[in-house]
Amino acid sequence: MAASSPLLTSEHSKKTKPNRRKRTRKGGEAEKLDSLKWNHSFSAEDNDPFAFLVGSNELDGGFLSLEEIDEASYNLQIPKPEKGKPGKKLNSKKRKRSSANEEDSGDGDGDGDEDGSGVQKQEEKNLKNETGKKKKKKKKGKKIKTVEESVAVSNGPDDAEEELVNEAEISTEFDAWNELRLHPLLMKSIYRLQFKEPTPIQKACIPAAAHQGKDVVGAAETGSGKTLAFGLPIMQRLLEEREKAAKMLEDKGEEAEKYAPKGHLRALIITPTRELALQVTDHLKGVAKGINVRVVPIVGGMSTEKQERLLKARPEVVVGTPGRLWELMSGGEKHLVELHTLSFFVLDEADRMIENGHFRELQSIIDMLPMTNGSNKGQSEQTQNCVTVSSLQRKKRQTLVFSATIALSADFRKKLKHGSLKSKQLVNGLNSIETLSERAGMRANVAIVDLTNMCVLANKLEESFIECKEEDKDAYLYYILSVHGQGRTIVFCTSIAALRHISSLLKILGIDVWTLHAQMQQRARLKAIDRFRANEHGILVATDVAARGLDIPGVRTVVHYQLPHSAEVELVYVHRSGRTARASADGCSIAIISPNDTSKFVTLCKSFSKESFQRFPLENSYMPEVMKRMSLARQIDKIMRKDSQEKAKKTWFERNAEAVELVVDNYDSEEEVVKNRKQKKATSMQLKKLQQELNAMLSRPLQPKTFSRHYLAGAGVSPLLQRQLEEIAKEKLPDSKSAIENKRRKLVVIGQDCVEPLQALRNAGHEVHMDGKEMAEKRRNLDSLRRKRKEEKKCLRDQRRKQRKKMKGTE
Ligand SMILES: Nc1ncnc2c1ncn2[C@@H]1O[C@H](COP(=O)(O)OP(=O)(O)OP(=O)(O)O)[C@@H](O)[C@H]1O
Repeated sequence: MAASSPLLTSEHSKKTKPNRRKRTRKGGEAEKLDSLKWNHSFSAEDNDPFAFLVGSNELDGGFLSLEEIDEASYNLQIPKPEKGKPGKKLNSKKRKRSSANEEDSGDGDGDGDEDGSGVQKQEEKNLKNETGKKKKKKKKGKKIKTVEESVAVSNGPDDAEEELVNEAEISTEFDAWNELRLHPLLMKSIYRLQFKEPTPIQKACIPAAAHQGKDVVGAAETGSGKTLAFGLPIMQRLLEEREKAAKMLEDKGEEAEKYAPKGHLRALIITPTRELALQVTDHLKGVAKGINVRVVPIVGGMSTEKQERLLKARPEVVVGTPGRLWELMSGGEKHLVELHTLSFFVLDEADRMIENGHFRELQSIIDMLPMTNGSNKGQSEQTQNCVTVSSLQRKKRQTLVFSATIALSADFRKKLKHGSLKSKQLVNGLNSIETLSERAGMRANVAIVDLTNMCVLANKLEESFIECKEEDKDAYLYYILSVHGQGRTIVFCTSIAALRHISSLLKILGIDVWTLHAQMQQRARLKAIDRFRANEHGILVATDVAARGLDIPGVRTVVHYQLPHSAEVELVYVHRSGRTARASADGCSIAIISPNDTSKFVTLCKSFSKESFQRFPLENSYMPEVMKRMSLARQIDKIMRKDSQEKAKKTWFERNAEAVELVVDNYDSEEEVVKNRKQKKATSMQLKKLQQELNAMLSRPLQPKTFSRHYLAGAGVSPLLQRQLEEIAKEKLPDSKSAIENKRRKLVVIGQDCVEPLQALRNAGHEVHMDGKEMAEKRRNLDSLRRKRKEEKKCLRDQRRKQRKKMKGTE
């Protein structure tokens, strides 16, 4: 579902060049974290048998980065391991440890380069940790100073002072997490991510999944932190099991390393889209940093060989899309088919998985899962790999099902509560969340955490709409983006054709947009997201492939250029709108509604508890200029489209002949050739003229034609000018006694460079709402008007027919 950090970062390149300053910072932060309250009962160094794994190298344990999957496309190089160069200073005990790791992290068949590198770096890290510990002991008396210094280093000299945090403050700031009893290493990650308190869904799910070992069906609004609601229990259980196993084996007097988990697949997380899988991976890696849990994405559109290589490192957690996962599983990929040690099966955006029945592969994957009722006990015990810590510690597999929009039937809830579900029921197809969960082996007494009863949309989301004619949608979209183009914006289209149409127009109008749809190559899809993420005021025009889960901080506005298809209008609308106002931030959604959309919009109005949407405040004086520009852009687009269509029409032979300068016989008459040439020339002249005209318009800021009574608009209005204009306006407006009237008369100044849509909505002194009834009324009127026109036309046609007949008769 989510990740706060970019999908693709330059992290990889940093990794290849270790940087001293960064290391110093890490050391300082570690000290600060060790001193926190939650660490009193635990010292990673003293008690954790896996402490030697903490802070492992970049290519091992949770650090296999996304870039490595497709590093070639980003000109990145995976650092190759220096084989045969073990750390010189390793003592015999450490060597033993590292050889155990080597066994864990791959089969060493030469293909698993990453594994080798991981072991090598692991050894070096162990040594560093060891020396680090000694140094720390020496520095004991200076602890607080070191904390402050480290924070200063980590944030740069400029804001160092502001960032100085004292110990007591830190520990109380994160107190809200205490009741969840998470492992201290996880708390360190949470501190690093600066998540001050758990979100409600995390608060509700973590105890059930992490401590009670329950299956969970979790539903909560978009952007509410569901990824960690299932991610933290996974990490918690893995850490707990490791510790218990090590302790148990120590008691028996055996070496913990010998029994350390052999890198089995422990958690399989399935998401409906590739981007989401990569994002969830990234998010979990953020938490897994420092705890040596490897998280790997397995998604379509990327090299299968590379993914197989990643799996050779035997990651504990795999996040994938059903298609590629099944491709590898059905091909017998060892790590993915040995599922006897699987402790977590997670379905993220579960309701999406069952849509349109296009997740046949999911069904096959689910059928591969061992039964949870113990019927496969014998089989798993025979497996040699099971005779490890994991078999000793193994609990039953937990199934976690999450989404913002899970609609559970009352009957299903009852069945879940009373435990009357049968695993692997013979149901044809996975056509409901119920059958999906049953089939996945969801056990009795599942914890249902449904926080969507109150409101399925984010609390701080402001919803609005613009009503216009179908043919004016482009112009209103351009208006929003040019007058209020502040912050990141995602424009949603239902069809790829519409996406192409508007992105082409916007580009002609000089607005940079990135596009994202399912027909794009995966590499291009990721690049689009990456660039959108990198641009503070970026615009992404996307189909619903981006509707679910995409977590890009700073998305301020979501525009519904087309509403989703009728059958799923509410569901998709919720997910689309959920790309903004995430994690307690605010944001706004704008639906552009034409008469064709009215019935869908009425459905939306009826469905959500908010009875009405706010009408987006438009400054109509901008519209003449907007329309002019749009008209020019359309003409240019039409010419360019025609041209490219003509080019595409050329036969393969013609194109290739042209490339090698071969003269092709032309059967057109000379006259036709001349005419074509003339036409081409005229078209190109026309195109040039249109472009010049448009460029001249675009070279000056969009100007309103007149000043409105309610809005003053202009380019780049400064706060000072805004105040002055407001003063003038106040003088002009007569005093009014009623507060409502005053509010209505409030003058809003729209500056082209300074008002983002949410602000414009809030500034709009008067809220004009259109509720369902009003819309329905309008639709009825429109329908009757259409009917009338149709009848009139029919009458006219009949009349003409009669007349013609008459005429014929008289002839
Ligand atoms: N406890 C927390 N405190 C603050 N921020 C958090 C916390 N937990 C998660 N986040 C952040 O909140 C954002 C949204 O989280 P996430 O993507 O998991 O939401 P979601 O509920 O899965 O959304 P969606 O339903 O759209 O997929 C992420 O950027 C994540 O880093």
